[in-house]
Amino acid sequence: MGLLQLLKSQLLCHLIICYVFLVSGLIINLLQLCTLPLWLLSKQLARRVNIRLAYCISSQMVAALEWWSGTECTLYTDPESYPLYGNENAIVVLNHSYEIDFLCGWTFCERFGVLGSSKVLAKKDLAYVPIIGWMWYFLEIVFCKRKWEEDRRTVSQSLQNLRDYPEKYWFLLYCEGTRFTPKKHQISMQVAESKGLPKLKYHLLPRTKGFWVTVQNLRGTAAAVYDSTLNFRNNEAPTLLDILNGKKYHADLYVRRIPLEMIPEDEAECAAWLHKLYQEKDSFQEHYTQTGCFPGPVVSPPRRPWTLINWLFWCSLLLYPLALLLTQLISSGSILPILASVALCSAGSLGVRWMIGQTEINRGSSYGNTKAPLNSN
Ligand SMILES: CC/C=C\C/C=C\C/C=C\C/C=C\C/C=C\C/C=C\CCC(=O)SCCNC(=O)CCNC(=O)[C@H](O)C(C)(C)COP(=O)(O)OP(=O)(O)OC[C@H]1O[C@@H](n2cnc3c(N)ncnc32)[C@H](O)[C@@H]1OP(=O)(O)O
Ligand SMILES: CCCCCCCCCCCCCCCC(=O)OC[C@@H](O)COP(=O)(O)O
Repeated sequence: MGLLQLLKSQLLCHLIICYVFLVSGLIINLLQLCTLPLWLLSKQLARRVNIRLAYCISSQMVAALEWWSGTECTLYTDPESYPLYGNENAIVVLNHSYEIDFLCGWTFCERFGVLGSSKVLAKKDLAYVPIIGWMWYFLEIVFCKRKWEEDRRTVSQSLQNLRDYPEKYWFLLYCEGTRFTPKKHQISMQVAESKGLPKLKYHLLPRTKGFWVTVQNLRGTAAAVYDSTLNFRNNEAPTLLDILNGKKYHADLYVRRIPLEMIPEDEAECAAWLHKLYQEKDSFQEHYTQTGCFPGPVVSPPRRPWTLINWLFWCSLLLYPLALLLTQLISSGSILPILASVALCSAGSLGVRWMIGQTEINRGSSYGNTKAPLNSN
């Protein structure tokens, strides 16, 4: 292990990174709260301000992936579609097997200039995660309870609100609805069998309602669906803690641009179209497993300096007062403030550890562990 690698694996480094993320995140959440009156005066200006504030948070995590861990991201896509990425609204359909798939998604958003504005259909529980969840509230992220009877109306309404969004965005949909586990896979293949659908080897059976409602509500606003399939080289499954430890990985993303007009309007036809898409995605994964690459040419977008610049800015802003405070505290020699600071640091560290836990598959939800009743409609 090299010296730099050893340094990156030190707890002290992780504590510093988490301190900067936590304090800057809370400051930004507070600034977002201050934009509330602006929403009444100029909604579009408030949205633009919040996009930039959100960038300051999410780009720190992207910086950790790109600059701290040095993870490389390769894009396999058609060179004719490439110039459109970042210059149009799109619905992204991504496989959901990795703990950091959302972070790789964010990295591609960053490289195409849509990180601050990008959206996702997220489970409601994530809205309560401090910093990220609170930031999402101001970004008009669409939340669902994964209960169609309740989501039908609220998801449609939230999607309608995005029709006049002032900046280009990608709307991410994990149609599988939950992360891949062997148990969830087994159950969902029983559902596939009972519906007469072919079995999938690498994906859960997609939930079609969210996709249909998204396509219907964003028709005329989103130009295309980006069918995206992610894999890591050498069969690796990195975690957020691996990234904090500075381990380097290589992500491969295969993207096909499908114009929105090609997607059927009728709900049943749209569902059948999505099932077929997942069968194709499964064959791409099989190709990757057999050959170690996706079909098609490689057009890799370069990493940009902005995530690093933002991170260094927050580090320089927040580390100096911390160092000053610690020096004063130690030189004062009084036990009570020292104990209070240790307690505060421990609470902060536990808080961040809990947030990291939200990304861990073995702490994931039980959604998909049982067969939901089959709908007839
Ligand atoms: C150029 C580069 C391109 C790309 C770059 C890549 C990406 C970057 C893009 C953007 C990034 C932006 C942000 C990312 C940041 C962070 C994201 C982080 C996390 C958030 C992710 C989540 O929270 S995922 C969980 C929430 N999302 C979803 O669930 C979406 C999918 N779900 C649906 O669509 C659902 O339909 C629903 C949620 C709308 C409703 O849920 P409900 O459970 O009520 O579902 P259904 O009504 O669909 O369920 C009943 C149907 O399902 C069948 N069934 C029953 N049991 C099962 C089972 N075990 N498995 C599968 N199917 C089952 C049942 O038979 C019913 O079928 P019907 O045919 O009758 O519908
Ligand atoms: C600079 C880095 C500092 C590190 C700070 C850590 C911050 C943690 C941010 C938490 C972001 C949470 C995003 C979770 C995304 C996710 O993958 O959610 C899972 C859902 O799709 C499905 O859930 P499930 O049904 O449980 O599989």
